[in-house]
Amino acid sequence: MADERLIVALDFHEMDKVQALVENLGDCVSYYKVGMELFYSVGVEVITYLKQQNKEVFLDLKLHDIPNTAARGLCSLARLGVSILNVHASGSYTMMKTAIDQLRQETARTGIPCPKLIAVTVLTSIDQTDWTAIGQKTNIQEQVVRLAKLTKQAGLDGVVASPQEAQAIRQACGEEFMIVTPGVRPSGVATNDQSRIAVPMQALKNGASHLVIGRPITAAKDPHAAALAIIKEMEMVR
Ligand SMILES: O=C(O)c1cc(=O)[nH]c(=O)n1[C@@H]1O[C@H](COP(=O)(O)O)[C@@H](O)[C@H]1O
Repeated sequence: MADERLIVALDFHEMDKVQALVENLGDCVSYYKVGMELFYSVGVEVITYLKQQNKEVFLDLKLHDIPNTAARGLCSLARLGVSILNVHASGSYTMMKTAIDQLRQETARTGIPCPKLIAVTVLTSIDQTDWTAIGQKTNIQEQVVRLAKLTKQAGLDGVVASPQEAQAIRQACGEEFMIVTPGVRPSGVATNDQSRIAVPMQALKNGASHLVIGRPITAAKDPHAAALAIIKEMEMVR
């Protein structure tokens, strides 16, 4: 049966690949993430399809713009009836506050359920070398925790961060805060372009509320078996 803490990233650009994977995974996955590649290729059709299959959807478009533009963009996306939307926390406290306030007002006005809004802290692909090269002086974890606190102050539901920072975020932001961690790799599986990673069990022990996992499942020879093995590991931490 599905573990509602697992979100499978559908990073494809063809609808038939999505359908084949969702059919293959069946009841063992209840939550999917639709990102830029899929949404820019297929559009709203994929959201409609996943909802028809009774799946929850995290629409990951990582908005990063001036407050009004980001907020209005999110209000448009909320009409799709997805469960989670996201922005970049580095877009500022003001952007996040404007976004969540307008999203709540607009969904209350129209009667659409308000999606959870979470903020990306520091991308899990970024390592210390990338971090220094863009002029950052703090260490990555300090910056992640700083952005997580700002996200909470702005009134959002949680953050996206690496499993390596989950424990520090949990301590700083409390039990109710969503901590969604990509950068999860079962032992022995290719890391690809991810840098700050952990195995599923460690991510949960560190305090992650949800794990976003793509290629370890979608690129596996047997995606169903790969998902089941991950779920089995996850079930050891409750
Ligand atoms: O917002 C995200 O979902 C995200 C943030 C982040 O910091 N790192 C990250 O990998 N992601 C997404 O999580 C997914 C990870 O996929 P895999 O690396 O294939 O497991 C991709 O769809 C990324 O776009």
